[in-house]
Amino acid sequence: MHTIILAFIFGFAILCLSMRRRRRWLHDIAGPRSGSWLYGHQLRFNRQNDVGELDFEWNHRYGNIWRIDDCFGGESLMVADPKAIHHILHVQGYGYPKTRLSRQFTALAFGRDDTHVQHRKVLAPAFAAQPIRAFLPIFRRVAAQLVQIWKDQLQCGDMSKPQVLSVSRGFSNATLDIIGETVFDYHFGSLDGFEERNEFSDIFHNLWANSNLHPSKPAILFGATWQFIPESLLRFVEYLPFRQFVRFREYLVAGKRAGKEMLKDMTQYVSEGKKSHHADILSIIVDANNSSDSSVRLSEDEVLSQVTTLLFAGHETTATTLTWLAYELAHHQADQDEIRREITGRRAKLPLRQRDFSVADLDALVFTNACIKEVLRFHPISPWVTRESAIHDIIPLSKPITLKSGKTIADIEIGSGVPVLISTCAYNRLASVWGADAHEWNPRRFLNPHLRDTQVSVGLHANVLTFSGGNSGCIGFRFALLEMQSTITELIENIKFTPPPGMDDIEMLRVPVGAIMAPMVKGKLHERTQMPLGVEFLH
Ligand code: HEM
Repeated sequence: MHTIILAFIFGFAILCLSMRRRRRWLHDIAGPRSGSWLYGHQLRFNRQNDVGELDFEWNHRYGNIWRIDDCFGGESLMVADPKAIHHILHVQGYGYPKTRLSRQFTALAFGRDDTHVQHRKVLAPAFAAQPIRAFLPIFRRVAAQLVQIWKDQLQCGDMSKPQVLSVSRGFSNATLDIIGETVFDYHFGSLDGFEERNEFSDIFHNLWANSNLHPSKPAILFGATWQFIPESLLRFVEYLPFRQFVRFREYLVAGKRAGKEMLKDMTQYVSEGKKSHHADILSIIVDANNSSDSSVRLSEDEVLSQVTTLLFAGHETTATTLTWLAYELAHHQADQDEIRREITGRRAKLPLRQRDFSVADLDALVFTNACIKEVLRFHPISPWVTRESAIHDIIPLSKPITLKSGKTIADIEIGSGVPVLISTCAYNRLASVWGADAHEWNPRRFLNPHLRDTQVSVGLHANVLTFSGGNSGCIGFRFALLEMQSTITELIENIKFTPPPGMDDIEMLRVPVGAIMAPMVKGKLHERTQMPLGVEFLH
């Protein structure tokens, strides 16, 4: 018993000393004070109801870089400054690895720092432009199925006017079916059984929201101690009875079970010395893995972890972005009409023997693509990028800041071990980068050929930060873009979105649930993810 108490006191002392050491670097940087040694800003931050409500306020008050309080008296650096973001993600890269907490689930596939390069190398061929193009027919087919399902649902009512549907569930099922088929040729059938229960869509439905909405105080404190727990022990965390781990465990078990079935067929094929005959991502990974040096080859369990991470990273992110796109188009009818005109014009130009849009056709839809860029900028599904300095470094700034001591500096010196929270939501709304109307929906900003002239390069697409950047940026961004182009064109050709009729006082929130944000109705958070919109058929 004495040993346990001594170990606890010793551990606690190390935690306090370590927090103190990190604080040294940030003590003179301006930022809000929480007044709580135990929770810092973490309670408020994790329980905010609308993404940006804190970041926008702090960014406005303290400039593009500021300090916030963490649990146990620790501090984090929050960054929205473009030059600093470029430096952290692109120049230093692994000098600022993901924190253990943020690697909670992607680490399953992308390993600890030392194995990330190897995992990424095996995955990269599957996410090059060419293999992604091959998925276009799948994207188009699933989008058409979604249109048909919504049509069937609305046929029970008056088809001559918009009727209310929660579009988020439809997008979620569609992207789940797409990810199943493209990642490992697995048919989840979530759209087939739209009205019925389906094991996979049930597991994924509200996975983030049920597990991470308004985390409990013990869960927040526990998360703050992860940086001090050895990696070897952290892998047992998923067995703990916290609600976030219970739900994620269910998903891991189901995802790996499905992946195992597919992998069995594939490895048998490959063991016969053949290249796999499928074009799905898992087959490409298996081929790439087999042709890599045996010393760096991934184990079967590591390959299966890739599958579960891809299901997880590539499903709700795209679904939620499409959900917000439908929302914005419902509230900006002129933009929706312009997209429709653009699609109709393009279709009229298709050669007789070409039955559907090609990738080039979709890329040529300039205004539609501007709307996709704008939704990524305006509603970043992953509002923060979490890192921790592993080096002693000088971070350059686009704009000098004034320290609490009154001194003005053009760069910040930090030591290793400082948590760095890159505020994607604040960067994506900087007036200095996007113009004076940065807090408004305006896809036309992306039609301005001079928009990029003075921008520092940070993001993977259109310089928005929503896919992050650098060596850990979203590997699936090309996949997500083509999937969104395919889906939105199919929908807007056939459907008109409007604000939900009879629900004038409804207010939508972007509620943070762990690493992503979910659309929920103000006052109805208990109903979890939803997006009620008016939907009307055009033909
Ligand atoms: C709109 C849709 C999407 C958004 C906004 C998005 C955003 C992100 C972000 C912010 C990261 C974290 C990067 C970091 O920590 O620096 C990430 C990582 C990742 N994403 Fe995406 N993503 C999307 C769609 C997809 C799709 C469709 C796939 C796969 C089919 C995918 C696969 C991944 C993977 C595997 C990682 C981990 C990369 C690594 O650790 O190296 N994502 N994504």
